[in-house]
Amino acid sequence: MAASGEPKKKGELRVFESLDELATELAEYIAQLSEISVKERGCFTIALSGGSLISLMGKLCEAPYNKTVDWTKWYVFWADERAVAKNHVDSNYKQTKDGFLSKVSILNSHVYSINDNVTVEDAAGEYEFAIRQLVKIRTIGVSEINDCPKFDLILLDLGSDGHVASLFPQHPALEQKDEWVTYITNSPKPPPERITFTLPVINSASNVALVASGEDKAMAVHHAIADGVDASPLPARMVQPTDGKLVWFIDRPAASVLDAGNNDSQNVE
Ligand SMILES: O=C(O)[C@H](O)[C@@H](O)[C@H](O)[C@H](O)COP(=O)(O)O
Repeated sequence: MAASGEPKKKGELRVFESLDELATELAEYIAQLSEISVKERGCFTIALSGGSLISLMGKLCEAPYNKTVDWTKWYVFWADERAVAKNHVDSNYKQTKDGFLSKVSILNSHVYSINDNVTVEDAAGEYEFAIRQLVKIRTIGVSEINDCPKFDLILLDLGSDGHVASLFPQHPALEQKDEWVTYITNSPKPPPERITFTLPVINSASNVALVASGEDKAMAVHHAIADGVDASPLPARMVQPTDGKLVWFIDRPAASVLDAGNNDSQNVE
């Protein structure tokens, strides 16, 4: 994690002229990572978020990916979830099921949704326990640096206040270093109760993709990426994979403040 004043590893920036182009490239990127992981490890572990992300993943349900991706090797998790019933309109699981899972042939037993029948605290504990079991048998890889789970891909969607997953600016959950999965009860974005991966888990992934679309994300993109910004507590800026690769998928409106500041918005490492 870059402290204030330290150079920030920006990751690779991919800026697209249209949302359609962004969605096409995102699908290609996910499909390629899936192929590599299945070849190397025999499976692909992916953690999703809520927001506009799932609709942007729609292209994966279409040709050629619906036929070429080895869906039976996918293991699906959530980097964050709202503590509501699974059939509630606010549920990230429901959104993912309706918009993605119901359209591809991922095995039900490989879909790790969050228990909606217990308190948010217990749900977070159970989710971490389930991940620990999968790390033990190496379905999920393990970071050699800190023993954290090493997901093949964590997909995050940027909030307009700079939050990622359910890690919000100035929230104590940002400081959580001991747990892999934590919970909050006072989310500034409704609903208030949520569970979320902690930063050490996000930063231990092999690949992290951060997606930002729309003009309302432009300032957050700027604060997350631009040089000379003293915004290190901004959650998105704290996404700095230690031994993995970060790629930003940004549409032109979301890149507008970055562009205006003359930051190089083309493939910056
Ligand atoms: O459960 C959630 O609320 C999400 O995981 C959250 O992190 C979301 O991805 C961002 O808030 C962006 O959401 P929008 O794309 O809807 O702005």
